[in-house]
Amino acid sequence: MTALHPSIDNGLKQGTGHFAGGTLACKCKDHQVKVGIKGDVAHNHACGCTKCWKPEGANFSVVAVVPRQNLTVLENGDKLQIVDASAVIQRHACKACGTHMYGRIENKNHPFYGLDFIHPELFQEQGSQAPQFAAFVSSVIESGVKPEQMAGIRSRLKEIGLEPYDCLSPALMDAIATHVAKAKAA
Ligand SMILES: N[C@@H](CCC(=O)N[C@@H](CS)C(=O)NCC(=O)O)C(=O)O
Ligand SMILES: [Zn+2]
Ligand SMILES: [Zn+2]
Repeated sequence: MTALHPSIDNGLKQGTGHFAGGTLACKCKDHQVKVGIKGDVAHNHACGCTKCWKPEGANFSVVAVVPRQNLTVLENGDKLQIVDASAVIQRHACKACGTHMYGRIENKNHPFYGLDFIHPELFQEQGSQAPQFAAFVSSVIESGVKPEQMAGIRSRLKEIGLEPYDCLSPALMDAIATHVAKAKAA
């Protein structure tokens, strides 16, 4: 069986529904970058795209959003650098260990402006929202998965309760299209 991600390979761990927030820590042994998050995450999902950070051996990233005002860099922020300044999501990664600590959208016209992207597995605390679906599933082929492995990957995702989509979930695609329609009408 192809590994998805260590936090979901043995099934989903449901959130408590009242996660108060916590601290994300990078993987350095010392001088860890720490990022504080107020409240729970939303839209947590597995992402198969090549741009989202994955831990060693994983084929999927697990990524969620929080309002940008709920995120504060607490310690060793001088170790952060932007991975690709030209990307829509500016991913701030630890220069020493490579862990992506948060992704931020600076384009005020983007449908998801105001939300930061984070990896809940980096929380030092338990109980945040579980993943809800799998996005950009076909994209794992771009990072080396064989097309023949896809049926197995999609059925395993379904088995653990993550519906596989090749872009975002219908709810999020609808939200994006609604934003675009309103922008065109204005
Ligand atoms: N097939 C592409 C898809 C990349 C993609 O569109 N990723 C989505 C999901 S994270 C996105 O919104 N990217 C914006 C960005 O990376 O800035 C890949 O795997 O690189
Ligand atoms: Zn680090
Ligand atoms: Zn992604």
